[in-house]
Order: sequence, then C-alpha cells, then structure tokens
Amino acid sequence: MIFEIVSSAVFGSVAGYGYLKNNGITNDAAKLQRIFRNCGLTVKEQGKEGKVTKEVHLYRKKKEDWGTEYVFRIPLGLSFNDFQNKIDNIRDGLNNKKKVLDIGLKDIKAIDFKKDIPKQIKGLLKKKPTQKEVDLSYDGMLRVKVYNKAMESYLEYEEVKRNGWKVPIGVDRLGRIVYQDFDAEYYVLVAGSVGGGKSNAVNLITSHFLFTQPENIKLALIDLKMGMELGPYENCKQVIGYAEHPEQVPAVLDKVESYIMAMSKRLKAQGYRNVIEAGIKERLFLIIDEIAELSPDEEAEKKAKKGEDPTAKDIKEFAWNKINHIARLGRAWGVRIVSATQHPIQECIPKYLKRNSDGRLCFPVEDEVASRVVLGTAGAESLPDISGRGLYKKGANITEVQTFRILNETIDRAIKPNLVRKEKARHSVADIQRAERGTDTLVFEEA
Ligand SMILES: Nc1ncnc2c1ncn2[C@@H]1O[C@H](COP(=O)(O)OP(=O)(O)OP(=O)(O)O)[C@@H](O)[C@H]1O
Repeated sequence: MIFEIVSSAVFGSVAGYGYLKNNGITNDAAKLQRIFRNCGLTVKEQGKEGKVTKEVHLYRKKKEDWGTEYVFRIPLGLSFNDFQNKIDNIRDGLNNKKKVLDIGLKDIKAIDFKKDIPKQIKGLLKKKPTQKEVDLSYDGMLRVKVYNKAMESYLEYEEVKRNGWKVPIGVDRLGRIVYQDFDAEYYVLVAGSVGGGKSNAVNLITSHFLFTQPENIKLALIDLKMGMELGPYENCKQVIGYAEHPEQVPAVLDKVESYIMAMSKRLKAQGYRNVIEAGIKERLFLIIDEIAELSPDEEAEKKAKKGEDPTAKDIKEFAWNKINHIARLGRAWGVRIVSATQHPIQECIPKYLKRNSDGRLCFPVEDEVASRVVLGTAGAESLPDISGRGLYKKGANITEVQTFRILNETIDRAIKPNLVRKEKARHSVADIQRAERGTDTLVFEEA
C-alpha cells in the first residue's frame, strides 16, 4: 500500500514536472525570452524580404551554486536601461509558476518512508513558494542572474580591523561584503525616501572610521536634521566643525576650505599632486545629513510663498557654492564627502558634488525619476520594502546590498573613547532612543 502511494506520488510528480517542462514553464531561459518579447523588448529591422523582428538571443546559460546566469545578446537599438526598466515585469514573470506549485526532485527525495506519507505529500502541495530574485547587468552582453535563494534581510555591523579607508557597507546577493573605498571613490551620495536607511549608513561610515582610524580622521559635520544623527559626535576630538542650523554651516565649510588650501599649499611646495602620492595618512570627512536643506532654490520658493526676508536664502546660496567649490578641489587634498538626502531631485544636490560622487548608495525612492537622479538608471523605485536594502553604485556597476545595521550601542562605543570637553557632552544615541520610547525624559541642550 505504502509502496503504491509513494510510487504514484513520485510518478505523478515526475509526469507533472515533465508536463510543465514541455510547456516551457520551468525553463527560465525560454520564459525570459517570452517576457522580453511581451514587454516589447524587440526591434524591427528592414530585411531583404521586408521588416523582421529582432529579439534577444540566448548566448549562454550557466548553473551556479546560487542559481543560474543567462547571458543574452541584445539587438542593436536597445539599451541595458530598456531591460533594467522592466525589472518588475521580469521578476514577476519568472515567479509566475511559483504561485502554482513549488515541488522539486529534492523535495520528493526527502520523503521519509517511515512516517505518514500522505501527510508529507499534502504538506508538499501546500509548500509556500520561494520567490526567485533577479539581477541584471551589462558588459556588452546582458547578464540575467536568477537566484534560488533570497538575499539576507538583516545583518549587523561588527567592528572590523583597520582596512585603509574602506568601509563595509553591506553584503550582496552572494554574501560578499561590499566596500566603499574612500581612497578610490572619494565622495558618496546617500539617497532615499523616508526611513530607508540613510542615517544608519551615515552613522555606519562615521563610527567605522572612529573605530579604525581615530588618529587619522578629521570630521566636519553638518546635520540639518537638528543634530539628531551627528549631534552625538559633536564633542569628539576629531571634529573640526559642527553645524545643525543653516546659519552655522558657512563657518564649517570655511574650515574645510582652509584645510584644502593649507594642504594643497604644503604638498604642492613638496612637489606632490595629492595626499595619496605624498603618503599623508590623514583624511578630512565632510559629512552632510540632509543636504537638501541647503538648497537655495527650495528656500527661495518657500520664502517667496511666505513673503519672508531672503537672508536665509543668501546663507544657503553661499553654502551651496562653497560645497561645489570643496567638491571640485577637495579630492586631491584629502577631503572625503558623505552627503545624504531624502529629496533626490536635481535642484537638491549641488552640481559638482553630484558629478564627483563616484559612490552612490540609493535606498528605495518614490519613482523612476528619483532613481535616475541618483543612479543614472531606474531600479531603486522597485527595491523590496526591507529596511537597509539599497542599490550601491560604484563606477558603472550597480549592486543590490543589504546594508549593515549599526546599533546605537555600537555608535556610542565608537564615540566614547574620542570624547573631549566632557562638561558639554551630549546625550548618547541610546539616551535619545530611550527618551523617544518614553522610558526617560531628556532635556536637549541649546545649540
Ligand atoms: N541596514 C539596516 N538594517 C536593518 N534595519 C535598518 C537598517 N537601516 C535602517 N534600518 C531601520 O530603519 C529605520 C530607519 O532608518 P534610518 O533612520 O537610517 O532611515 P532614513 O532613511 O535616514 O530616514 P529619514 O529620512 O526619515 O531620516 C531605523 O530606525 C532602523 O530601524
């Protein structure tokens, strides 16, 4: 009896699998080609016998531990962006069959003959489908990676040993650590809608270097979210300037500018063209959280609406120009910039800062336009709703990353040994959190 049930289950599954396969349902290569066709990713060309439709051509398919990579040649006239824009259609299309059945030979082999077999088969039929994840890249060929397993959705930052000016941002699909190397990509722009993980990323970078480069880092901090994120670092010995209101910003930027002038004068006199060539270990990090708060256009608009005095606009215009100036000149002389914004629109990011930010970390954004402003391509608008999940762009490569979560206790641990002027010491991040949760009262200092 048992044998009959098992054998009919096995043969039934194999026959079903064969049926699905014959119908092209389990064949992702054929499915991808069908999805591309149905999404209009074809071109019409004039042939000898009239117009012909050119489609993607499967060049290679390779099974890997993590899934399968399909390499396609794309027809002339289509771009990588045309495919990237259809990432949702591709992902949903590939997962289509999963909503029907998700039983593989592995599951059938795992049946335990000594236990209740009909129950096990019932369980298999009810098995929740795992969603396949997809990743596109282009290097002359379109590479579509279809992953068997979902990405990690939560990882904590752990103190790591000194590794130059590299900071571990997070982990990619294959579990590899993704680094931002500030001696290769000097500036990083962090963007995304509310709650995506920008402040966490800014804290991750700042705290990481307090752990690993306490003697070599200098900090110029501008936190226009009323000091909520960078305030706790204000009294660290590495801080050369701190601002949490627009009117305090010019003084901080002046200090950064003076640093550039002094460093360039000194090194040029010695015949060097940059700090790396001169073997200088020190780096000055200008960290700006909510750079859009300095946008003179925004301010001008708001003021005009309210009919207010334009002095604030003047300050912002001044700061905007200074940031552009620093972004143009600072790279060679040891300045590194981390800027974060919730408003990824052209007017909210200084032109030269954006142009020179060769690292871009983009958390979910509202629409494709915002994604294009940050990454130059669509994609960030369709990131899954997972805290800390973003797209990291370095040069032309874009990688999906699960950024490391840095806990408030870890931030406090980075700050504590570096605090000076203890009488003015700020509340720790953990204190602020406790007060927000209502378990403590907190009196904020007047800045
Ligand atoms: N890498 C991460 N892993 C897990 N959770 C995270 C991660 N980054 C952020 N979070 C969670 O998301 C919340 C919001 O993060 P964060 O404050 O960094 O977002 P934000 O983009 O700066 O938002 P806002 O623009 O409102 O300041 C955090 O309180 C935390 O709970």
